[in-house]
Amino acid sequence: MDDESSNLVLFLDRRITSPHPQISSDHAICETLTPATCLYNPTLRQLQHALINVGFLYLFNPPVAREDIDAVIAYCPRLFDIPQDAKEKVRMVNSPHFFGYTKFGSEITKGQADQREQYDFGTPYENKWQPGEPEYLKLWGPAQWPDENIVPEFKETYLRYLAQIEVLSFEFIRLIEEALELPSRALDKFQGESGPLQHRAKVIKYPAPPDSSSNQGVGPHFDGGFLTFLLQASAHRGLQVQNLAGEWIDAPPIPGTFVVNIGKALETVTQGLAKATSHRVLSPEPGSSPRYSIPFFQNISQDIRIGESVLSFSPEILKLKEARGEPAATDSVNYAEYGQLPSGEVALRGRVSVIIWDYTKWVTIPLAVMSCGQFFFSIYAGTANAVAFWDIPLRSCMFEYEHYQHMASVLLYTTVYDFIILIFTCVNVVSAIIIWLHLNDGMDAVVSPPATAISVILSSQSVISLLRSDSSSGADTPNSNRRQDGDRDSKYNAQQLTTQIDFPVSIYGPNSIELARSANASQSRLSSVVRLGEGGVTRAYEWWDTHVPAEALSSACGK
Ligand SMILES: O=C(O)CCC(=O)C(=O)O
Ligand SMILES: [Fe+2]
Repeated sequence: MDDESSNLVLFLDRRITSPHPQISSDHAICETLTPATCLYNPTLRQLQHALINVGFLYLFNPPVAREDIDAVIAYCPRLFDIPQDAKEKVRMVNSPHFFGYTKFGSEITKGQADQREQYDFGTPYENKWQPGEPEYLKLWGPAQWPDENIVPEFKETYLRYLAQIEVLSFEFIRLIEEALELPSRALDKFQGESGPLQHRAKVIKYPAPPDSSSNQGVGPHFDGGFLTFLLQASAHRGLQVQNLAGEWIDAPPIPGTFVVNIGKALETVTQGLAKATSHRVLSPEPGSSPRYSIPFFQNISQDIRIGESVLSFSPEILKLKEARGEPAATDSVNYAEYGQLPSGEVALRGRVSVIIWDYTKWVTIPLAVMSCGQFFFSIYAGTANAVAFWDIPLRSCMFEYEHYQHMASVLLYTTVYDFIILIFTCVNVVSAIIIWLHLNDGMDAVVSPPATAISVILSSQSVISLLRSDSSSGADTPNSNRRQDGDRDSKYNAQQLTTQIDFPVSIYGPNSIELARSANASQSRLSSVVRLGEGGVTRAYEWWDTHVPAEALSSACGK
C-alpha cells in the first residue's frame, strides 16, 4: 500500500470506527470538507484520477455486511440450479418492468448472443403508472422473485444486500462531488427530487462454453446509469475494461472488493469528466466451472433530461479532461439519446428495441405462408404438367393452338414457381446457417423454419442497420467531439445496446416499435475509453479498514 492509500485510511478512520457501521444519512464525511480542502486530500486526488482517466476502480472493504455478501455469493449457483420450470415462472417476459429470468443465449450484444443466463432484480418500488402518462414510467415496479420454497430466504437476503449498496452508492456520489470539485450535493438533482428511485441489480451465470465457438460472456458495452457496483462472485477472470488506447485490460476478482464503474448518465452530466468505460466479459475456459457476478446499477430520476442539466466545472478541472487526450475508438455502443430525452425514456428505448424482433416475426408469417403456398402450387403445376405431357391424346393435339398455349402456360408457371421456391429455399438455408453459426441454440423462437428462420434474419443486427440508414442524423450527448466519432464510422450508428429477446411485448404494445426505431436511429458510435493506470485497473480505495491486502492489490495490478 502506498502513502496515498495510507492517508486515505487515516482520513476515513477519523470519522468512522466500526468495520461495518451504518452510513450516516447526513453525509458527515463530505460536509466537513470544503472543495478547496479536497484538492489537498490525496484520497480524493486518487479518486479524481480514477474518475477522469480510468472510469473503473476497486473499492476495498465496502460498508456492506460481510455475511450478506457471502450469503448472496452462496445463492448464485443455487439460483441457477433450480428446476427450469421454476425459472420459467419468473421469466422477464411476464414483467412490464423487465425484471426476472432470462435464459442462456437470449441476449444479444453487438449482434452476437451473450453466453450468459441471468436474473434481473430491483430495489423495492411500487408502480403508480396511469394511462396517459409516459410509457417509460411503467419501467419501475416490483421485481419477480424465485419461489420462496425453492430458494428460501433469497429475496430477504438479496434485498438486505441491495439496501446496503444503495446507501453506499449515494455516499459514493458525495465523494465524487468532492473529487470533481462540485458544490456539495450538486448531483442531488439527478437522484429522486421527484420521489424515490428504483435501482436494478442482477445475478449472472457465465457457463464455460462446450468448445471454443464463442466466448462472449457479454459483449462490449457501457453501463447506462450513474454508478455500477459489481460483486465478482467467483474466482474467475473474465471481466475486461477497454483503456484509452483501445486495449482490453483484465479486471480480475479481488475478494472483499467491489468493482465500481461509471455509467453513461454520470458521464453525460459531468461533461465527460467522469468517464464511462467500455467493458465486456469473456466466458470461462472450456471445462471450467461457471463464473458468477452480481452487479448493482445505480439509477437516476426517470423524468430528468440530463442533457439539459449538465454541470459546470472550473477551468482547472476541465483541463484534466483535455490532458487525458482523445481516446481510441471503442467497440461499445452508446447511449447517445441522453443528450435530450428524459432518462426513463432512454432506458425504455434501450429495452424496447427488442420489440423489433416481435414485429418482424409477424411480418414473416405471410412470407412463410406465401412460401408454402408456392411450394404446393409448384408441386401441383409440375404434376399437371407431367400428367398433361404423358396424356397421349392430349399430347397428340399439342400442336393445336389452344393446347399448345395450355402446355406453355403450365410450363411457364412451373418454371417461375420453381424458381421462386428455389430462392426461398436458399434464403431459409442461409438463415438457418446464420442462426446456427451466430445465435446458437438459445432462442425459443428458432423452432419452426422457415417462418422463424426468416424472422431471425430480419431481426438480425444487419437488417436492423439497413432499416435505420438515417441514423447518422441522430441526437448526441453534449460532448461535441462525439458527433464526429459517430459520423466517422457510420456503420456502427445503428448498433443496438445489449438486447434481450425475452421481453414483455404485450405490455408495451405497437407504439414501442416506433420508439425502438427512433431509439436506434439516434444512437451513434462513441469513442470513449479511459486510460487505465500503469498495468491495468490499479487504483484501490480503502473504505473502512486500515489495511489494503497488499497481495490482492499486487495481483490486481500485475505488479
Ligand atoms: O458480469 C460482470 O462482471 C459484468 C456484467 C456487466 O458488465 C453488465 O451486466 O453490465
Ligand atoms: Fe456492464
